[in-house]
Amino acid sequence: MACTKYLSNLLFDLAMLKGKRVIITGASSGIGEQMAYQLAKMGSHILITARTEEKLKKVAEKCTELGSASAYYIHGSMDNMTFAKQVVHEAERLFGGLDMLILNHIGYTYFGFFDGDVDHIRKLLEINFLSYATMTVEALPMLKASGGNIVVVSSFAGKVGLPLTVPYSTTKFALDGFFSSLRMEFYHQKVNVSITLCVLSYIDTDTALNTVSRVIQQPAAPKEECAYEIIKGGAMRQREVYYQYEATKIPMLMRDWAPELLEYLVLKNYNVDGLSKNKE
Ligand SMILES: NC(=O)C1=CN([C@@H]2O[C@H](COP(=O)(O)OP(=O)(O)OC[C@H]3O[C@@H](n4cnc5c(N)ncnc54)[C@H](OP(=O)(O)O)[C@@H]3O)[C@@H](O)[C@H]2O)C=CC1
Ligand SMILES: C[C@H](CCC(=O)NCCS(=O)(=O)O)[C@H]1CC[C@H]2[C@@H]3C(=O)C[C@@H]4C[C@H](O)CC[C@]4(C)[C@H]3CC[C@]12C
Repeated sequence: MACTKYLSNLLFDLAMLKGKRVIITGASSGIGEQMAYQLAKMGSHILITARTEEKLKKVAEKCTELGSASAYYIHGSMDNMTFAKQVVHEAERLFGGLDMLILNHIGYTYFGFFDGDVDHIRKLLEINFLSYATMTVEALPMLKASGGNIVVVSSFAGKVGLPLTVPYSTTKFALDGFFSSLRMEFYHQKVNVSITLCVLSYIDTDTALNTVSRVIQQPAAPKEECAYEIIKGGAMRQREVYYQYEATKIPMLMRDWAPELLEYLVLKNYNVDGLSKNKE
């Protein structure tokens, strides 16, 4: 693993992102915000989106200070597919094309035992999954023209069934189905657009820490490094990124060969006595 990381660090050149035209969704906070800063430092053109305009404005201003070639924002909710398309059209209007589409936003969900609310799953699927598919379809002509990259931010919870995240896990598994199948079709059809699915472990964003720290005792990985690894994986056209590697790839190897052992190890991480009723 150390060897693979060393090699990819050697081959990855920050200049690869200079002047590239990038959309980042869910960039008003957390990992998305950090990706915006990293891309700004690399000299990319950036269009960020989320619902909260004031936060986006601040992030875009900081991107300009950090050296982005340009930084724009557009606010709206990804439960609205018209808005999802509008973001892509805005990139076309502003940049005249697109090199990288980073799909990262997620809608609010509860962290707790599944409460039987199927309507919540449907709403979350719209935000966490259908908007990703919609933006991809809309951006594909521009990405084909540039030979660009689609980067999909997923989770360990999108590869392995975990407790307390039933609706969320459902949406993340859907991403794997859609994008891994689409990647295979791209190979067949010789479409020169890479798809990078990012499988993340516990990351120290405010949302994650506030939601799970009373239940999950294991330490969270740094969002800055996570953001860097995602961008690097996308630029290097890797099919998947595992971050942190030890907390995701190793358990993944267990998933099919020793599922009961993995279930045992996963359950040990959870202190369900720390659960609060945190559904909106
Ligand atoms: N942090 C972690 O431990 C892990 C995170 N991940 C993944 O990483 C990604 C980022 O997570 P993280 O940084 O922690 O999350 P944050 O909560 O920090 O960021 C979520 C972003 O999505 C935006 N957002 C929320 N609701 C909507 C909506 N309805 N429409 C459009 N945008 C919305 C938020 O902005 P606003 O509220 O202004 O709309 C914000 O910018 C996600 O895909 C997540 O699944 C994966 C594994 C672990
Ligand atoms: C803590 C989870 C992973 C723990 C685990 O079981 N690891 C492997 C087993 S072993 O190493 O012992 O073999 C975290 C993995 C994904 C996280 C969740 C996530 O994907 C983001 C969510 C969205 C929101 O921001 C709130 C937090 C999350 C529910 C987050 C919580 C922690 C994980 C479940």
